[in-house]
This record gives sequence, C-alpha cells and structure tokens, in this order.
Amino acid sequence: MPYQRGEGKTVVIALGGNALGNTPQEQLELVKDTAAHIVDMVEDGVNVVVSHGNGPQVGMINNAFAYASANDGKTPEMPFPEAGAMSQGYIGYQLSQAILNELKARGIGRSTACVVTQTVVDPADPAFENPTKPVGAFLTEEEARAKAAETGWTYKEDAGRGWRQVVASPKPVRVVEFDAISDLVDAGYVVVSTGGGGVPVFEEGGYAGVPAVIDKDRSSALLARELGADMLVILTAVEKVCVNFNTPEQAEIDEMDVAQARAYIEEGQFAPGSMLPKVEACIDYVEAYPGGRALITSLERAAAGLRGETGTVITA
Ligand SMILES: Nc1ncnc2c1ncn2[C@@H]1O[C@H](COP(=O)(O)OP(=O)(O)O)[C@@H](O)[C@H]1O
Ligand SMILES: NC(=O)OP(=O)(O)O
Repeated sequence: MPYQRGEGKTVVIALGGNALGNTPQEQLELVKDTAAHIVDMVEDGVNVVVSHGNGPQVGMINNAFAYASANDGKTPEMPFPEAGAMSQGYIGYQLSQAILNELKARGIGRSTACVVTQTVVDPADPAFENPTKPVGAFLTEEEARAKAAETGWTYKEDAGRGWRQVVASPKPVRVVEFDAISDLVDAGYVVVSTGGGGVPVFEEGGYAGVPAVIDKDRSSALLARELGADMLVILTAVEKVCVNFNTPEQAEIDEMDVAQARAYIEEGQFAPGSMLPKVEACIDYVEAYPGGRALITSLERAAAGLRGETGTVITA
C-alpha cells in the first residue's frame, strides 16, 4: 500500500545545537541519539521534516579555510554562502544516515531525503547593518580581538559564555526548494532540509548567495507555515520555556497563546539570541497558520511532547 501524507500529522522539527555537538566526530555520535528520537515520532505515525542549526559549523568551515589559505598560500578562501552549503551537506549527510540506520534497525520501510536549501532574503533587511548571529567557536576576549584585527571580521560577547564571530542574520522570505521539499514529504520521505535556515540568497533576476546566517527557527516556522504542517517543534536544551528563567522564582510554562507570549516578551522573560527568537518563530507560525500548534521542548522529550505530555505549547 503506497504511503499517503494524509495518513499522519506533518511536523517540522528544528534541531538545536545540543543535537549536533561541536565537531564532526562528536556530531556523528550525537546524531545517533537524535535519530532515535526522530524515528520514535515516525513510529508514532508522524511525517517528519527536520531542519537544524549550523552556527558553530559554518563558522568552523569558514575559519578553517581562511586559516589554511593564509598559512599555505594554496588553499582557497571559502566564500560564506559556500561554507553554509558545506555545513548543510555534512550535517544533512550525518543526520540522514543516522535516521536511515535507525529506520532500518526498527524494520520501518521509509527512507530519507536531504535537500541543500536556499532561502531568499531581502537586500533591504536592516539586519545587514547590525551583525547579531554568533558563528564558530567561543574565544576569549583577547583571542577575539586578535582575530578581528587579523581578519576584519566582527566579534561580540555571547550571553556571558565567551566571544564569537557574528554575522548578519536577515529574516527568511521564501524557501527556494519548497516545492521539492513538499513533494518529498508527500512521497513519504523523512526530509532533512532548510539546514542553518537555508543558505541566504538575494533574488535579483537569478539567485545569488549572501554572506549571512538565517535563524533556523525562523526558517523552520516559514517552512511549517508553507507546508501547512500540523506542528512546529523546536528542540533545544530545556524541556519547557520558563518565566524568571535561572532565578529562584523560575516557573515552567505549559501553554501560552500569542497574547500571553507577547506579554512575556514585553516583560523581557526570554533572552535575546536564545529563547526569544524561538518564541518569536512560534508566534510567526501560529499567527500565519492558526490551525497549527508550536511546541518548544528538549530532544529527549520530543516524542512525549508530540503526544501532548510535556513541553511548552504556543497557540494562536
Ligand atoms: N525564559 C527561558 N526559558 C527557558 N530557557 C531559556 C529562557 N531564556 C533563555 N533560555 C536559554 O535558551 C536556551 C535555548 O537557546 P539556544 O541555546 O540558543 O538554542 P539552540 O538549542 O537552538 O542552540 C535554553 O537552553 C536556555 O538555556
Ligand atoms: N542557523 C542557525 O540558526 O544556527 P544555530 O542554531 O546554530 O545558531
């Protein structure tokens, strides 16, 4: 009996940094666990579309080529959009392989498809004037200042955790490969796409890559909305979003509607650069697609969250 999309819920999952780790070797181990959680959802009858972050990875690739180029005079510089595409390629390869292995181990006759994705951004987006997206490794202030002087790149302090290179993070406007992704979902593939939010491109006549990194939660929200997905699931390191996070008054949020979420944003409950863009992405999705529900939870609790047992649910 051929697979039909109408048979189960369609869910777009955005994987946070803890699902991937910091090096390709570490990631290869971590994605086995990630894949098991994803296949739990597939086993529950869910059509899963997976997207993922790429901040550490795209910075690592760009930096490695710049370093080699400066030191051996033979290695070429790697343009930022190409570094973004390379990050999608190797992360997608590892995720896809791990999911395939898990499907096979459980005797589930489904397959994966990995789509290197471009996402249109607006040349007039004010984000190009103010780089905010951290990429690459954490450095000390001294290392960051030396690197900035050597490369001309911008470095900023990242939420008390160290210094990182920052690049522009424009808003996603359109997923270029949307039709292909949708067809693959309809055909029953577990699709990995829109990694790192998609390689940002301007659409001026043809498409052309832009040196920037889109927030993957925002692109996942756009993809979920366009697909008419039943749910957007943002997986990160915490099981629930909290008010008064990291204080003695910390309290978990089980459910909030857009009005409540906006009120919490006004109060400054969600840290910019970490939880705030996730909540904003959920608002974008449920406002544009009121039939949908957004869920923020941890990777470990993802399948339980989809069953309505945990996580923070955001509704219109
Ligand atoms: N109000 C909040 N409730 C829960 N977590 C929060 C809150 N504000 C900030 N955080 C932090 O945000 C983190 C998620 O952001 P981040 O680490 O940038 O995501 P990603 O998993 O996509 O890499 C959580 O692990 C938590 O440490
Ligand atoms: N592109 C993106 O949002 O990556 P991170 O989640 O790693 O920051």
